Amino acid sequence: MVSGTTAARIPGSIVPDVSTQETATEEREIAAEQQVVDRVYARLEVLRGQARDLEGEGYGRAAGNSAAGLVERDAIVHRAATRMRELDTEEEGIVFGRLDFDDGDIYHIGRLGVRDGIQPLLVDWRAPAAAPFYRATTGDPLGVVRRRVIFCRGPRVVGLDDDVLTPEAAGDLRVLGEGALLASLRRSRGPHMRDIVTTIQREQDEAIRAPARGVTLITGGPGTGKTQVALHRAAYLLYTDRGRFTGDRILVVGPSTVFTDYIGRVLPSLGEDSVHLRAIGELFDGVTATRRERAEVAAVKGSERMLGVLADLIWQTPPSAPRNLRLVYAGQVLTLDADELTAARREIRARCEREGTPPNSARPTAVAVLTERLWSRVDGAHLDRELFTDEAADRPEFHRFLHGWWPALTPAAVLGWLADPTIVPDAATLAPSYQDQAGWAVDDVPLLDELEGLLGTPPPPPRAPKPEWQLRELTSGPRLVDTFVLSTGLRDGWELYAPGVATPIAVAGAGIDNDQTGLAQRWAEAIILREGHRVVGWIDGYDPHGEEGYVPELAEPLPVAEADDTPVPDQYLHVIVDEAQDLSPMECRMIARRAAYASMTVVGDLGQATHPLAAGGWPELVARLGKREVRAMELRTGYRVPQLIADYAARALAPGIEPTRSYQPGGTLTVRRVDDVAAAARAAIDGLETGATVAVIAADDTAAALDLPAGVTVVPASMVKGLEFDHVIVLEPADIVAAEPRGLARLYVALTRAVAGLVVLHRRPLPPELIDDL
Ligand SMILES: Nc1ncnc2c1ncn2[C@@H]1O[C@H](COP(=O)(O)OP(=O)(O)OP(=O)(O)O)[C@@H](O)[C@H]1O
Repeated sequence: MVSGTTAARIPGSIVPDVSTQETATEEREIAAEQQVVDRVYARLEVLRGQARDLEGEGYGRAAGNSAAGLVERDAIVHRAATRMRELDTEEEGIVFGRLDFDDGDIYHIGRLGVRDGIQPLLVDWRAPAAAPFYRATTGDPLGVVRRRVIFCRGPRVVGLDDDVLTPEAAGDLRVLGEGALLASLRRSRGPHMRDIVTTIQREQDEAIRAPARGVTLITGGPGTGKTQVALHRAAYLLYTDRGRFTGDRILVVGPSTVFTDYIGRVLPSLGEDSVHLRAIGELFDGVTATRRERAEVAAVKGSERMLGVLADLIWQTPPSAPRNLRLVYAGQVLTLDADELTAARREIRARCEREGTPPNSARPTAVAVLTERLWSRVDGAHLDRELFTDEAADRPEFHRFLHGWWPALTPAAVLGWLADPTIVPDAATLAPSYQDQAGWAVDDVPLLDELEGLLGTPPPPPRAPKPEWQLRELTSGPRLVDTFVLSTGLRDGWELYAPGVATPIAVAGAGIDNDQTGLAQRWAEAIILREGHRVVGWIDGYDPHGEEGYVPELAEPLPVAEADDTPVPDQYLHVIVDEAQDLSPMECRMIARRAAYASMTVVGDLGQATHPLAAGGWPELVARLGKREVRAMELRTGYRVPQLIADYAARALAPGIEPTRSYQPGGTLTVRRVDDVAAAARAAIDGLETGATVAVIAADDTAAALDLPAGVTVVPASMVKGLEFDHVIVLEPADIVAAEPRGLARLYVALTRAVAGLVVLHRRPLPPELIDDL
């Protein structure tokens, strides 16, 4: 790094010993930047005032209570609220950067864009014009001669840090804005993750600004900023296509509620609050699951074999169902006993499965089968069969029976049957996990979600019906389309799909660039004409992989139904999955249902995979998510764990995975054999500086029983994924390893959580992988 004459004067930054003259220059520069910041604040005040006035005007429109006035009011108030939200970004560091170009242009970069009339005062960090702030290097300056980071405390400029990018400047830049980056990395971690908008690094910026289309895979070791990139990417996508993505159309999925709570402030601090942030255990409406099953049970519940179990379960007799049906008709007592009812149920299931009717829509079939069987009992040469059927089905006793024997089923009720040996005699591994437990486990959530689709329309209380695309077939992945679709893929370029055909009927290859939509449409029109249809226009739609495409409007509509491209209310258009390496096949299916028509960002690190059914590689995982092509990006530099700790943790890293090179300076590492680990942990905590975040990480069973001072966070090893603390104390690594089949990977995760200091305390021998010549 080359520090310019205006080196930062902020605590923790590298500050060269500057002369008096340099100090005077710096003060002048700070004063100049202060003027810019003042103008931005003043302008923001004006804009906020205008938004408030607009809101007032909106309410005024409804004064006469006319329908038109009310509609207008809502529109104006909504517009005003949107504007207010846009202006309501984090106050600290609204202006944080400046770019000086070789042609004399100067831009100030900030958390949001601010104009004064037509003149830009501040460029939003996500605008294309701001990209050089994160990408320019001495080798590739992109026209930039100086990049400046501006440090503010509230509205006051307190320091500057310059990178000079002229050819005369010596050396190449290792990182962008080194002083600012170091200052940020050295800051003590709080209970919540902070955004990194000032110090995003080049490779991170490339991942953040990757196109929305298709699947973007972002990999990297612990602390390389994957989560940060994922969140900043959500903010970037909103900025680039607000109309499309606003209103909860982006879903971010994290591994646990502790994690989503930890990262929950990043997007609001970037001025974005319209992203759905959910832990895996919260994806099914009405359930918040936090408990994770032990590996043996997780391996059963997460497996696709559960599909067969569930498909069977939904047709079982409910535990509270009456054992026989008795009806008196025309003086005759008609009965169906338990065996006959079992046979009737089998027949109902067979008929429904043939017709694709789910259990919750199967009552009419149940009535038909039962009345047929009752009729066969009637001595009825003189009776009318149709009349019998109508009358029998109308009897209160028949209604009562049906209510208990074929009730409307909820996913929760049906999943609970797994604990009932009279219903599922061979599900012995699962039964204990449904008995005496406090609520659902995270591993149950995909099963509940699957059941909702299998059971069909849920019973009252009435809910909005699930859109058809969520009730799709049991397998995720490519579907047949009902119409022609023109879509572009990363590898093969433009492709044309035809109704009912799983693979493209034509591929344009290198002949037509990805961005030549008009040309591609003319190409497709010619092929569709050969198929006997004339195209009169194009509308937006989706290809069989759920990615955006163009659907032709045909002169003569196709004999099959055209794809319904009207947006359904809860359809996500982009799904970001963090810690994706750990998704079980069933979790993938749950996410795939939500991403059926969405582009995706998949984020993870195979070295941290701990789920017993974790995919062996990224292509397998992406296929489980029902997607195909991937734009892969790798983050190579770590910003959390100091090198000293990273090297130690790498001993627990699975072979074949490259350890991360760390940029975090300093760090301390202590590994100690002790007689009493809890007492040693208490002593280690006593010695730490106040204000720092500290976590004690232990195997789940040990963590539950630990007696530590109030205020110390004890994190079970299974919950620590994605989190970080200034100081981490890992207890009894051998217990963490022994607790599960992928215990060593779990230990690797635990060892890579510390920003400043790692203490490892053990009484039992260390796992052999950790023993070295330390
Ligand atoms: N460019 C950056 N500037 C400042 N801090 C950064 C930068 N990139 C990452 N960090 C910090 O490094 C830490 C690790 O980031 P993050 O949690 O996103 O990494 P990760 O790759 O998701 O880690 P893990 O795989 O362990 O969950 C965070 O404190 C984050 O703020």
